[in-house]
Parts: sequence; C-alpha cells; structure tokens
Amino acid sequence: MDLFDRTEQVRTGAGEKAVLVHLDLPDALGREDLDEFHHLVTSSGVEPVTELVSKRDRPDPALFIGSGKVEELAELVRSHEADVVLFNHALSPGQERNLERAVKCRVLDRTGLILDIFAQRARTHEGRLQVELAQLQHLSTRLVRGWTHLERQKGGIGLRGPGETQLETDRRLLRDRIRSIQARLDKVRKQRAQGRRARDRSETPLISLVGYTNAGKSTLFNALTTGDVYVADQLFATLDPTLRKVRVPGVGPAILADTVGFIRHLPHRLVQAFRATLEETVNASLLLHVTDSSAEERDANVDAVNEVLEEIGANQVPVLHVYNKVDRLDQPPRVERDEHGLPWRVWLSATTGEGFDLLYAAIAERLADRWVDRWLRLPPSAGKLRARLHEAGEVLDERATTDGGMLLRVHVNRVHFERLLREADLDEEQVKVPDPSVADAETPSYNPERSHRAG
Ligand SMILES: Nc1nc2c(ncn2[C@@H]2O[C@H](COP(=O)(O)OP(=O)(O)OP(=O)(O)O)[C@@H](O)[C@H]2O)c(=O)[nH]1
Repeated sequence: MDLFDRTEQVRTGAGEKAVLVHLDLPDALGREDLDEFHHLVTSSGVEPVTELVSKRDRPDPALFIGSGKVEELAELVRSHEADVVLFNHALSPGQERNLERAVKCRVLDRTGLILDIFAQRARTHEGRLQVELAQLQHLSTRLVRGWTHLERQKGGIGLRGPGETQLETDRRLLRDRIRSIQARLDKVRKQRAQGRRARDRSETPLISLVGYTNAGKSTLFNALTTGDVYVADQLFATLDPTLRKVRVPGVGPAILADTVGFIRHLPHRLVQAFRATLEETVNASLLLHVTDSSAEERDANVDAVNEVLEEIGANQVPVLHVYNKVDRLDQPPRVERDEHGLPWRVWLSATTGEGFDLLYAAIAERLADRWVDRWLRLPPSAGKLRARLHEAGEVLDERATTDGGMLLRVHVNRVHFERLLREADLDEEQVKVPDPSVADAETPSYNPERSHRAG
C-alpha cells in the first residue's frame, strides 16, 4: 500500500457511525452553524448517532473542547460504538492528534469533512485533480507538524511506527505528487482558458449560477437546460462546473454554468483549490445568485456567498438574485427592481417552473447593457492593454497619437473591459475620451497608415 492509497482512507465511509461535536463559540472566534453541520454530515454519507454540544469562550489549545468534555466524548464513542468523531470546526494537527489519543477513535475536522464530500462528488478529471490536491495539501500540514494520520493508517505488521526514513520518503512522495497534480491542473486550465477565449470572441454571454449550497442551482440549471445534472438533497451535489448552451428568449444563445455550492467559512485553502472551478464565475457576463427563499438562514446565506465572491474576485460581475422555492412560501412569482429600475431579484420556483418567464425577461434586460462602446486614449505604456482589448472584443477604430500612444474605439463586454482596466491599473475616467470627430477636445494627429478595423 503506498502513501496515496492511504490518503484515500482519510475519507469517511458511507454508513460509518459518527459522533458530532459542536462548540458554541463567540462570533469573533469562528462561530459555526449547527444546522449546516447536520447538512454537511448527512451529505458525507455517515450516520450521526449522537452529538456533543458545548459552550466555551475560547477553544482549548490542546483539545479544542475542555478535558471534562473529552471524557464525556470518549464515553459517547464507546457506548455508541462510533467509527469517527466529526468536529464542526477547523482543528490544528496537534488538537486532532490529542483528541484521537484521548477518545481512541478517528477524528475529522470541518475541513477534512468538506474535502471528503468534495472527493465523493468530484466527477470530471479536473474536479478530481483539484480535490486530490486539496487533500494532499491538507495532509501535508498534518505530516509536517503531526504524523498521526499516516502512522495510524499504516497499520499492519511491519508497518507500525515508521522511522525517520519512512517519514522522509512519504514527505518526498507527497511533494512529488502535489507537483505532478499541479502541472496537470495547469494543463487543464490552459485548455479551459482557450475555450473561454473562443467564447469571448463569439460574444456568447456566459451566465453563471452561484449560490449557497442546497439553494437549488442544479434544479434550476436542469430546468433551464433540460439537461441531466446530478441533483440531490445533499450539500455539494454539484462540484464541477457544468457548461451548457441555452437559448434565452430576447438574448439568443448563452452559456449557462453550474458551480459548486458555497458555504460559510469555506477554508481558504479550499477556495484556492477550487479557483479553477470558480473561474467561470469570475468571467461571467451575469451571475444568477440563487438563494433558498424558504431557508431560515436566508440572509446569512446570501452574505456568505457574497463573501466568497469577493474572495475569488467576482464581486464586480453584475448579479441578478434568484429567490428560489417560492412554492414553499405560498407566494406568487415576482420581480423586484433596484434604484435604477433594473431587475434585481426574481422570486420563482425551479421545481414548478413558475416565474421562468420573469427570469428570462430579467436576464435579457440585465444583459442589454453589457457592452461598452467608447473611445479611449491609451498612453504609450499601455501596449499590453491594447492587445488584450483586441483579444477581448472588437476595436472599431484605432489612431496613433503624437505622443506615441493610441486612440481606440472599442466595443467590448463591460465585465471584461472593467477587468482589463483593473489589471492595467487604470480606471475608466483616466482613459475615457469623447469621440474625436465631434469633440472640441485636443485633436490628436492622425496617421492614416495605422488606422484599421481590427480583426
Ligand atoms: N420546494 C422546492 N424545492 C426545490 C426547489 N428547487 C430545488 N429544490 C430542492 O432543493 C434541494 C437542493 O437542490 P439542488 O438543485 O441539488 O441544490 P444545489 O444548489 O445545486 O446544491 P449544491 O450542489 O449542494 O450546491 C433538492 O432536494 C431540490 O429538489 C424549488 O423551487 N422548490
């Protein structure tokens, strides 16, 4: 059995009996939600047998919960013959090790649990690579500071109590494996970027579904595409983004992307690991932010999704909120508009289809203003930006200025436009100029040789 067979065993097994541990902490110290924890646990396929909920001002540095509670926990594990203890919190490698010794049972923290669910749900090649990378990185923190995971999993005669040599070998194997996965992921990402550039050029808008896990994204995605995406009443039913071509009345063809469900306090390393999955979100023309309107935690879920969007740099993308599951509220579908009169929130039901007509109309209206058509004055140093604008949209006119810079008239997707300017460290006000043929503003010298319609 090599190291990577053993990492497989970090996963929870379906049907395993679990004792759940939740510590009620002050907000500032990372308060977690108990209902969401139950959802997470059910999604992982283990069977919760009992739970230990306790309150503390701060976690114990060595055991997370107090030593009295640890004894109680050990007793619960014994009496319920539990296979695993699941914590609704991130544990340090040391805490995990101490707890395992004290309760004589496998302990998995929140990050490990989320990774386990991701591992079960990953279906595409890229998704699986991403999960494996995140798991190995999680394991490597345990390997460097602790050693329990591998030591414990070795088991078997002749494999118990590895010496330094084995530890070094495993570290090296782990490093090599991480590097090889990173290289393969880079390759997959490049292929994906090529697909994206082709889409950009074809001007097909990309609409990305995002939302708190279990909000109904896959149900909506299926209903809109009549496709067959995995739907389940479990968290993270969707891990890999699924792209489908759809026809939106009033818009024409568009690409719809389903993405992984967001949760509160998604460990930072996981956000990094799933960045490629979420890249579709960063580059979308419009985000459909789906929310379960019947959920008690509705507003907190919306905030949690917004936080992740900010973290992945997608907070600049226009958003249309979809308040799903209106059938549960016994309310008719409707549209709310923002202070500019634009559709802002559509209340509908993905299962009954009520409100889809409102959604289509709202999407069409929101996408209508997605292009910018304007004159820009670029300094000589902005050659790269000029090239990127050519790639991202259409350059309708281009003139050299006496200072070696450029005047361009661009027709480009607003989202891409704003992103490119940000990347070039410029803002719109610095480069925007009036149409030179009508403006009284400084007229640049015009070099007909260099004027062309860009292809
Ligand atoms: N009553 C009702 N239930 C819905 C509606 N839309 C989705 N559901 C249910 O909500 C649950 C979650 O739906 P999914 O589509 O899997 O949710 P998701 O947001 O894709 O979930 P993740 O992949 O975990 O992020 C399923 O049991 C759906 O049947 C709706 O409009 N009304």
